[in-house]
Amino acid sequence: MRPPSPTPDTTGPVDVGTWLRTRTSGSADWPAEAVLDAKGEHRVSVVLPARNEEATVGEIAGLIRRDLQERLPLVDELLVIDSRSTDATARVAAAAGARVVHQDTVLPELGPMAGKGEALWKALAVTTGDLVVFVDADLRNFGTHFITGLLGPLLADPAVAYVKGCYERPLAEEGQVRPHGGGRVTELVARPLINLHWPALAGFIQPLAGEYAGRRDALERVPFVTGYGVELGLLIDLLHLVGLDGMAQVDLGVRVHSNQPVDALGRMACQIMLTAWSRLEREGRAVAAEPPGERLLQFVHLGDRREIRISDVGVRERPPLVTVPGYRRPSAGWRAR
Ligand SMILES: O=c1ccn([C@@H]2O[C@H](COP(=O)(O)OP(=O)(O)O[C@H]3O[C@H](CO)[C@@H](O)[C@H](O)[C@H]3O)[C@@H](O)[C@H]2O)c(=O)[nH]1
Ligand SMILES: O=C(O)[C@H](O)COP(=O)(O)O
Repeated sequence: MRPPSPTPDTTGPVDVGTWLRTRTSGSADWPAEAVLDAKGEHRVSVVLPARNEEATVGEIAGLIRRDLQERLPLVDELLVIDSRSTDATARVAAAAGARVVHQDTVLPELGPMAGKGEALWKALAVTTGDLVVFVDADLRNFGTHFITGLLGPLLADPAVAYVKGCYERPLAEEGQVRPHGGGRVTELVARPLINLHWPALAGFIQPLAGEYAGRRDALERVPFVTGYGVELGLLIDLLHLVGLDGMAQVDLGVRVHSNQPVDALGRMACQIMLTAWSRLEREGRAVAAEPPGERLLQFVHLGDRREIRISDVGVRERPPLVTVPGYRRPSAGWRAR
């Protein structure tokens, strides 16, 4: 996709319009063979975080293995990080050719934490690529253009350190699929927060996208929020580390995933708001008279009954991996100079 046309007047404190024009591309701009030609000495790791994704993880891992490992030697390492699955995720992923690592077995001396961000941080610790691609394991329409599209800008321009996917998002509700309307937390929570507090990031069409790629050199230098705040935390912290021009986005077409019920999205929204709050405090832009709460009381409909549910929505954080004594940085021998 090209930037929206006409490009809106985004001048203001930050010229998002220029960034949109110069740092947005589409997966069709990055054909697999051209991406392979540009790969050179780089080493590519693909990570699929998975908690109970037996229905989809096998097909995604199998396609990567067949098209980007056996047919084209683009992906050097394919890891499924098992995030405490209770179904057959690990077995299905291994059968499809992925290496499977359980998140709690990595750096066990630090003690376990829960959530998606924890899974990603542990995956970064056990992979070896200098370029790391993350893709959600619940995608129902995965294609290998997700991987090649995300790698394209990193391989084309050494100034780019982080690439985020964007796409159209259908929404499946009560058996009906609408072509747009997905990304409810994105539109109601994440993008408003970003626009209010980090307007430089307002050009990211899908700031919560689970599909992104980065240079290890950058990813290992930022903290990871353990739960669903991980994507917002990475975007803000990488903005400080590499600047807006060090970030890009690629249109990957359409993305279909399993839409969670709205009560689950409410819990996700709390984690994202707490992540935003933690960054505002760290940046010295907000001071809490008392820390925000970490409990969410919800009214959940069960048939004709309404039940109260209280959830812990607190977020924790892992430090930048480079600061962790047990982290063994992959050898620099294979790295592109
Ligand atoms: O504790 C967990 C929870 C989820 N996942 C995996 O993470 C991916 C995304 O999780 P999901 O629950 O499907 O999140 P979404 O509802 O899709 O949430 C969107 O918004 C989140 C908040 O930013 C992002 O983390 C997601 O990638 C993004 O798709 C899936 O492969 C999950 O199996 C884990 O590995 N561990
Ligand atoms: O990114 C989001 O906003 C959440 O994953 C919710 O997405 P959905 O509305 O498409 O289920």
